[in-house]
Amino acid sequence: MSADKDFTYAQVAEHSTKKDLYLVIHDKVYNTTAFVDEHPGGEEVLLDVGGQDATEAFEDVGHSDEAREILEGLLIGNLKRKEGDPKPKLSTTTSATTSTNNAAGLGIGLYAIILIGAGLAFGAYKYLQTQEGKA
Ligand code: HEM
Repeated sequence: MSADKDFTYAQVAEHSTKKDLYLVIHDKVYNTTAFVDEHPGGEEVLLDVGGQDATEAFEDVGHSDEAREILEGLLIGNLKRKEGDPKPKLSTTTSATTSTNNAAGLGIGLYAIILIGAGLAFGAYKYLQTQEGKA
């Protein structure tokens, strides 16, 4: 079986039944039709992600090296991503971006508080100076 064929996401999506099941994991295309009955995690989970990007589902389980070897044997080609296709799914990247954004937001908030505090302190200092002049 040749493993250097290119598939578009739409082509992979056509193979989503138990009798004809392709999966995308890390932008590689796997034909899992023969394996679906043997999967220790059950056929249901494979059918759920049939014809789709299963990278996140596969990695979340923390599959063994043996599982990755089986995967190599099912390889049929590479995914050719086109404009508008779903992005590669990896939970770690998304959560990292979110926390960076939060940190940046907090940074600006803190900066504003420091500026306002400095302004108030300066105002109080000036006010006290004028009071001293009067005395
Ligand atoms: C073609 C892709 C896949 C292959 C070759 C594969 C292979 C395996 C193998 C060999 C095991 C036994 C434990 C291990 O060696 O890690 C396993 C367990 C498991 N797999 Fe997969 N798997 C695939 C895709 C998936 C996907 C997409 C899911 C989605 C959630 C999934 C869910 C599970 C679960 C939950 C178990 C644990 C079963 C248990 O311990 O009772 N697998 N898989």
